[in-house]
Amino acid sequence: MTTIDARSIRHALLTRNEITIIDPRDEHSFAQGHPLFAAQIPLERIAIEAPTRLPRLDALLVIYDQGEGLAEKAASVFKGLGYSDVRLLEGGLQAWRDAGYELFQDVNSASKAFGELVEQRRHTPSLPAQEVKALIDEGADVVVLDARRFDEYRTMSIPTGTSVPGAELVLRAGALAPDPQTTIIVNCAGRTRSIIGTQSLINAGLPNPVRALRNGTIGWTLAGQSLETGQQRRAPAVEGDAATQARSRTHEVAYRAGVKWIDSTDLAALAEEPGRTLYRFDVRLPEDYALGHIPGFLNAQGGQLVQETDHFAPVRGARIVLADDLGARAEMTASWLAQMGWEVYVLSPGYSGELEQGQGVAPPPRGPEGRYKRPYEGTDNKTEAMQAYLDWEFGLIAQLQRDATHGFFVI
Ligand SMILES: O=S(=O)([O-])[S-]
Repeated sequence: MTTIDARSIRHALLTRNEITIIDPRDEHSFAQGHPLFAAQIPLERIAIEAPTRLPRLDALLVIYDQGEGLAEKAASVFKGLGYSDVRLLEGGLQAWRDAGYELFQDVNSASKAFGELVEQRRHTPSLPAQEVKALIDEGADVVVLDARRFDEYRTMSIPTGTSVPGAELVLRAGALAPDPQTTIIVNCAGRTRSIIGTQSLINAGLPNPVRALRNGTIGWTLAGQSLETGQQRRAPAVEGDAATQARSRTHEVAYRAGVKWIDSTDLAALAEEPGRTLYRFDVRLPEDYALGHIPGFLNAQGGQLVQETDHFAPVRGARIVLADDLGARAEMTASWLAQMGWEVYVLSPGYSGELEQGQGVAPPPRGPEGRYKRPYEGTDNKTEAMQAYLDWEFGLIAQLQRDATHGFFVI
């Protein structure tokens, strides 16, 4: 089996050449330590997930394990599927460590580290859980917007909160806080999505005061405050003038981040280009996607695409094209991906071809086997696990600096 050494992998990351680093162990093992841009695809899921996550058969795939013998097996599966440039990391994960390179814990580490960098560079304003509770209790002029997926919000949420998944915030916040005096508080489970959501509204120039709920539902729980469960409040859909106004705000932000706009002809040309991976994502909510989407575009709601970029786009250095009939969601999502070092395009609204209906070709969800138990999910987490998770997040900025392959910038 062909091999590649740790230094050459690092070189590809630094020079932005396409490379995919695959960890075929289970998610729990992956979460104990992995290179920043590694993507976890467990051995038994390769055949199911590879066609959507790794669309180019001649892309360079590097596989490693920790001596369990999984990497060789995974390489054979990829070869059997038709992937032609499959290599093993010489010496496995230990060689990465021995070279003095960083290992990151948890999952979606690159996105979470990026969120920390955004907060540090932009001084994203936040309020502690006790202060937010006091504001709610005294009936102050505040709205709480939950930037997570709707199913996460339904599981547990901040009292009075309304579900507005991340990429919908700029579009829909105005409908929930039409008075510019109203303070908007953005929450998630921990830190990343509230930082990105808060900073999205600030970057877009919303006139309201905007604050993140510091440390999300974890911070709320650690403060001894109770969460609601089973809530169904969703922000209303937005169209017409409000959508146009949102787009004028996001267009400027995306431009500043270096996003490019293309039409269908440009898109066809990009898709034809040999030797480059092209991801196409429709960033709207799953229910909007199902009603009609452009053929070839997979659904990745924008907030989650920024949050779980390693899942949706494991090929580091690939190109990404985003679609959204109203534009604002794609542009805000693209602005973040560009800052995370991706070559990202927005398909200009106005597509006039046939649309497809349904959920597209997404792989069926994974089962519970080998799953890493996230300390920010569900209602049964231990205090120490939640605090340890927050402490880990605070350390990510120093890790990014030591690793130095990220190529992130913050506008
Ligand atoms: O974005 S998050 O902190 O809820 S994982």
